[in-house]
Amino acid sequence: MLKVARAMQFSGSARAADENFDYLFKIILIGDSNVGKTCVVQHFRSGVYTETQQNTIGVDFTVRSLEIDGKKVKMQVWDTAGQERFRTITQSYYRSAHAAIIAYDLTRRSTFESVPHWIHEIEKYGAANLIIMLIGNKCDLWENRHVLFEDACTLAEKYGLLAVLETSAKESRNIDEVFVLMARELIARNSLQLYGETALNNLPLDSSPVLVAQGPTEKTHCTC
Ligand SMILES: Nc1nc2c(ncn2[C@@H]2O[C@H](COP(=O)(O)OP(=O)(O)OP(=O)(O)O)[C@@H](O)[C@H]2O)c(=O)[nH]1
Ligand SMILES: [Mg+2]
Repeated sequence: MLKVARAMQFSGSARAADENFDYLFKIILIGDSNVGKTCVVQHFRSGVYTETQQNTIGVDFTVRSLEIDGKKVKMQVWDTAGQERFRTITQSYYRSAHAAIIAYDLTRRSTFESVPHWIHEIEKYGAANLIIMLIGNKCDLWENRHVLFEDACTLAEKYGLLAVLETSAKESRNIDEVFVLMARELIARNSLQLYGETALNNLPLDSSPVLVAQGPTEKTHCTC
């Protein structure tokens, strides 16, 4: 049953809490400071938006279970600090992630222009062929938009990203969709991988699953 757990690292307490699932995926959330990463994760976990946030220090950890096609999928989300001074800490978390979500603030062009830098970080510090999704947060502020959705799609195509979604933690737009889409893609790739448990059983405990299948690269459009 525990298809991915064998290939992931746990702290002792996380292991105890995560006994009951079919899949466990670790997602790293990165992007410039103040784009809303923590608000997105908090909304995903609790459905609540909290206006005032402290800047994240280092990395925060959240877990939520999803039910997808009758399977229990645990999503471990690592919410990283966007501030430059924490970069060496956050870089150490890329290695064991199964997928990455890069967030930008669609009202601040500079945060979108940083996206290639974040992709480069993933290429440098993450596992090969990590699934990457792009989210343009704060789409409730559409009147102050400085990044066109079309520009984000062009960038996503250029770098072979899974999808682009525009989100709003404040107005509950597309938050669950981001994680469900990512979970479905990870399940699809794992189902195609290495013909089942045998190969997974042979992986060392601290390595990430090897995802050998190329998945679809459909784009999901914002409903904003
Ligand atoms: N209008 C609007 N504001 C948002 C949204 N999401 C986050 N914010 C605001 O953006 C600011 C930054 O949010 P955080 O979630 O702390 O940003 P972060 O990306 O985690 O920042 P770091 O932890 O420094 O990397 C806060 O004032 C939030 O209230 C959103 O969807 N819409
Ligand atoms: Mg944060």
